[in-house]
Amino acid sequence: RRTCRLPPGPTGLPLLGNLLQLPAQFLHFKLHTWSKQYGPFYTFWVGSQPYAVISSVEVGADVLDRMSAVTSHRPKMIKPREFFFRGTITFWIDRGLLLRGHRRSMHASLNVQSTARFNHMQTDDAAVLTLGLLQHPEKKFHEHIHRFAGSVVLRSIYGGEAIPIVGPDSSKRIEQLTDEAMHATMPQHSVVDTFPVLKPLIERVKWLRKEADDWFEAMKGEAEQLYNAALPVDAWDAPTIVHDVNTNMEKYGVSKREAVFMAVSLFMAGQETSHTSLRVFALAMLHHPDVVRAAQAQLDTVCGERAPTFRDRDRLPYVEALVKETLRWRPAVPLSLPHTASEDFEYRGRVVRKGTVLLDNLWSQTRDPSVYSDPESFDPTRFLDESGRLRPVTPGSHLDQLGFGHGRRICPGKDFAINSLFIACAHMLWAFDFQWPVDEHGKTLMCGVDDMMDNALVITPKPFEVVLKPRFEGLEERLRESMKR
Ligand code: HEM
Repeated sequence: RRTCRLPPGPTGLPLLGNLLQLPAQFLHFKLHTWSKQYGPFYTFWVGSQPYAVISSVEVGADVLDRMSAVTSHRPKMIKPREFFFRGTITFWIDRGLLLRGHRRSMHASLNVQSTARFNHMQTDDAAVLTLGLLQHPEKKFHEHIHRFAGSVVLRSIYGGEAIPIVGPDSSKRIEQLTDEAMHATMPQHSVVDTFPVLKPLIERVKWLRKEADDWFEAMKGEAEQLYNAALPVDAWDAPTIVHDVNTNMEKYGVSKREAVFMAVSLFMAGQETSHTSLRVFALAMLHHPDVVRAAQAQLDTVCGERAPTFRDRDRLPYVEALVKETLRWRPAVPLSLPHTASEDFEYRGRVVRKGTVLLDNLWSQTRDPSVYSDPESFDPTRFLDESGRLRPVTPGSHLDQLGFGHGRRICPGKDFAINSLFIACAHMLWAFDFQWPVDEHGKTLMCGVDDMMDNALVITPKPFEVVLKPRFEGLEERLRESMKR
């Protein structure tokens, strides 16, 4: 009776459910294939745990936006929740007072108006990125964009100078720890979530908890160190996120300890996602020279031989649309982060039980044919009208930002991330022509549009090289000039 009221889905085995049908990697592809058979809202089971998969824009908006009061918890998984994150890291906290405190502090600094205070810093870092690409060809392309992605997020939270492309990187340790936690807490690496009866034993035996205990202590130490060394403002007098939360703790309802973890959560969530989106951008540019030419034509008209700035943004709708298309074409987190129903709810005549994991399949939604025509093609003009202006987005919908999830858990860093991508992409397109490298036998070394790596939640194009040809004489001087503004 319980199962028949859930939306129908693939048949599984007794006890195991659909476990053996699930691939260890690229789960979003399998779920996308099932959605073609079972529709935009279906259920599968892993043991006794139901998962409801949301595969169309309409169901996403209905279930995760409109019903977000009951669809915004995170899964009850034991290993991440109780052994690793322990109620500290934003993305694994259930909806409630603590999450409200985290999200209030984040929203205050990162809402669309407030995040504009970081535009100078982001422009400066985009110039550092472009200079680095010019001066350090010995470094791989992905090292440059990875540096940029971490540097802007780190500077907005804690202040300080741009992370150098050669030299010490104060974010390295926290990045390693994020990577470790993401891999260790995936369901396939969690024995305790497969056999929950083991939990009391793990709690009692220290060496069984060692990996998680060591991780937590290291992460706490790093987070505190970064927080305590944070500067009040950046080089353009914009208050850092830590400064803002320090001065408004009471208003946001967070303690110092919570603020320390809130701040580090931003870095953990913001770096790899932004880096991946920049990789997707470069991959798309290498496969679509026509798009590069259209963007450069607009940049040349608006900026000429000086580097782009945020003041040019209104006159660069094609570049803006190109960023939106990058986020749609290959969403960095194609299954988003899992939501969970905190109460039973009814939808389209079906009952979804409290505790059901809700998988927000952004991969399927960003190729929903009722919204995006010819979804596999990379086409920035889908976001533009006939006169080349950005199409207005229906209020309340976020069809141009689907890659950032839904409802009360929607990515709090989305406007900051879009700004970072806009200024970095505008700089690279303005400064360089993009080409594939050629090996000593004259063979072009390409990366296919589907050559991806599964990095736990984030799906990234495999590393590839790019040959960047400067488009102007004296590019270096022009960039240095732009950094003085
Ligand atoms: C292109 C870059 C980015 C993408 C594609 C992205 C995507 C996402 C997605 C899909 C989620 C899950 C939303 C949900 O559960 O419905 C999320 C959550 C989150 N993101 Fe982002 N993000 C990006 C950049 C950033 C940046 C730069 C920051 C910080 C400055 C950030 C901070 C967060 C945080 C803290 C959460 C957890 C929110 C919560 O659990 O309530 N993200 N992001």
